[in-house]
Amino acid sequence: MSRKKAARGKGSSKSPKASPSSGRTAKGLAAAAAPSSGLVYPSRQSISNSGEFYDVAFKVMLVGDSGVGKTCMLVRFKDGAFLAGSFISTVGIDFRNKVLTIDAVKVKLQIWDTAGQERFRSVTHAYYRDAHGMIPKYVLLFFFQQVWLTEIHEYAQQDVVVMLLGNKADSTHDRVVKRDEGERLAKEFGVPFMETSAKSGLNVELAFTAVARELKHRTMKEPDEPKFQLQEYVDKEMRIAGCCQS
Ligand SMILES: Nc1nc2c(ncn2[C@@H]2O[C@H](COP(=O)(O)OP(=O)(O)OP(=O)(O)O)[C@@H](O)[C@H]2O)c(=O)[nH]1
Repeated sequence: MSRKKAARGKGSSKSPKASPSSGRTAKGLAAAAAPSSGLVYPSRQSISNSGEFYDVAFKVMLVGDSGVGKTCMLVRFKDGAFLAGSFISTVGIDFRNKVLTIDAVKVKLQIWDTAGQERFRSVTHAYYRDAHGMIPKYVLLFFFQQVWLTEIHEYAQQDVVVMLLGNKADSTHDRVVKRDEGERLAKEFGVPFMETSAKSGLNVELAFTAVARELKHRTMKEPDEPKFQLQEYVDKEMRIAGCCQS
């Protein structure tokens, strides 16, 4: 399968377009359709386009600078594959669905992959307000721009679930941003943090599962049930997997 096909979301309604100014072929992402008015929470099971049943659905957005690995993260999570080779930048926005089973509840994540390039910023901002979860990513090879966390505060809903990811953790020799710098930034903004690698698969499943758990918990929590602690869950799972050493 070509990379373009692999990157294209099943939910896409339009064909990929060439990137006019970069000269690169566009990743197979559709030009933006109008943002929906938010997802519904069905009282009985619903069925997704791919024929999978689900109980509850959430919209999660991947945001961050161009090249940090948003599309690769989504493809790794959805298909278990890594898009190696030449970098093809995303045009506009697109989504892919994945249904997870969390405590016997079928949780559908509609994951939106946004373009990191500055010229698409106004398009992606329009989608922020409908998002239930936001995953800002940076790459460990460059200094992270705090602008993404600031933007989320500015454009997304106040109670949106945010998780900060530092990607390309496999590139140990080229690393510029230390783990504790990511942790400090996440602490400053009061959001959970973890390092990931779309290439090796490190923490990719965990990042999405943790966000799905938090969203499901918020929606279906019993009145006397304690609050789900997202960072504690992530830390515990990383300890169990033995994957928190660099
Ligand atoms: N070593 C390494 N390379 C990665 C990783 N994730 C992505 N890449 C590479 O980084 C480049 C950019 O990845 P993309 O997923 O296309 O980046 P993006 O954030 O979607 O970029 P835009 O679409 O422009 O916003 C590609 O060449 C990938 O192969 C990773 O975890 N490790």
